[in-house]
Amino acid sequence: MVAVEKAAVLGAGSWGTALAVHLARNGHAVSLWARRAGLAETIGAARENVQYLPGVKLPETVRVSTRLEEVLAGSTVVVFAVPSHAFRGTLAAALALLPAEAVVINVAKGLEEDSLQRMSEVYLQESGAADLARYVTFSGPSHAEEVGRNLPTAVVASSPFASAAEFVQELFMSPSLRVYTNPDTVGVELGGALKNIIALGTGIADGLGFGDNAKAALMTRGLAEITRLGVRLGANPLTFGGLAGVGDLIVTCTSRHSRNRRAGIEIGRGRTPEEAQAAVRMVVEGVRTTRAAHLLSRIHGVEMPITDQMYRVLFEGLSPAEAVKHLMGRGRTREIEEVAGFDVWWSRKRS
Ligand SMILES: NC(=O)C1=CN([C@@H]2O[C@H](COP(=O)(O)OP(=O)(O)OC[C@H]3O[C@@H](n4cnc5c(N)ncnc54)[C@H](OP(=O)(O)O)[C@@H]3O)[C@@H](O)[C@H]2O)C=CC1
Ligand SMILES: O=C(CO)COP(=O)(O)O
Repeated sequence: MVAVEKAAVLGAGSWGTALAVHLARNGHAVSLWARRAGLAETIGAARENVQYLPGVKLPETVRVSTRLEEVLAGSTVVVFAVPSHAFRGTLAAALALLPAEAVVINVAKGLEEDSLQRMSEVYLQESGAADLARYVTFSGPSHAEEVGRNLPTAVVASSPFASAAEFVQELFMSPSLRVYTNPDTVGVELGGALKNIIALGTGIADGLGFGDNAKAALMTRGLAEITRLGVRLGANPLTFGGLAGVGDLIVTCTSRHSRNRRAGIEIGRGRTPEEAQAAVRMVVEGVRTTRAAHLLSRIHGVEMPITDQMYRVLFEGLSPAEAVKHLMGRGRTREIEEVAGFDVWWSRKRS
């Protein structure tokens, strides 16, 4: 195990709390930052985050505070566990207090709505760092509710710098959490962000009373459009067949824990997107990411039919039933447009 003097976790929501508990179980001294005094106090008193992660006790080695300078002092590892729309602001507040040698780990899965940037791009812009040598993306199929209960989970630590990825792999590795490394940060970030759009869609399908066939179709065709955009933005297509791609897509589209899927179910049942988000009471990352991905697809000329319909449902008032009609009524197409030489292959078969 890596000898870590002190790990800071910024964001005391469900994922931040689960990761703080996990790091403490791994033997590290952890400081958990909550932005609200009320939340910090109740977690500290109950030794449990009843609002965001009920039923998981915090080890004594986890300290909870609202004081950023206290949480960050002496930290060698800083885990950012706030929603993606809060990453830039939280990073900006933390930068002056970050110990020079600290490794920054980001677990947020989203795209910034205005800049359309991935979280590593936000980090580079905001910090002025020349590269990602001290920045690692932590992603993959990992619901906080299960990690908090030590249920077997496999994730990815991604950095273009092997030493940074391997450091984080070692830091989190445990008998119940298996960590793989992956150098394709673009693919890992996009897989984690874009699967939330599809999970909103499978939730809608559930809310409409559709069956498993619809869910499988959305997940498979969703992966196709995620991969299309990902490759256009420089990702390795193989990453989307891994934990941060199809792995996270499966868990988010099918799990009862998924906030995105749960919001989709509410929309499918007739609630507005605003009502659905309020009902979930935790961050539904896929909503902002749908807007960003929709714009990216337009800018880069990448066809993303499911994302298009999700955009219209979330932001233009289209009914889920109409969106289904549009998707099912699209013109005929081939499954794998990208396969070169399709026609040659067919004519060989026919002759
Ligand atoms: N939950 C999970 O299982 C997983 C989540 N993730 C990702 O982790 C990130 C965090 O998600 P999760 O923990 O689920 O979210 P939650 O909704 O459970 O918690 C969000 C936390 O972030 C805080 N927060 C919200 N807005 C701001 C802000 N503007 N500035 C500072 N803090 C803020 C909230 O504080 P307050 O309570 O005061 O509102 C709360 O503590 C997301 O990107 C998500 O996709 C990744 C893997 C698994
Ligand atoms: O990313 C996640 C699990 O890997 C969490 O997804 P939700 O935000 O939909 O709960």
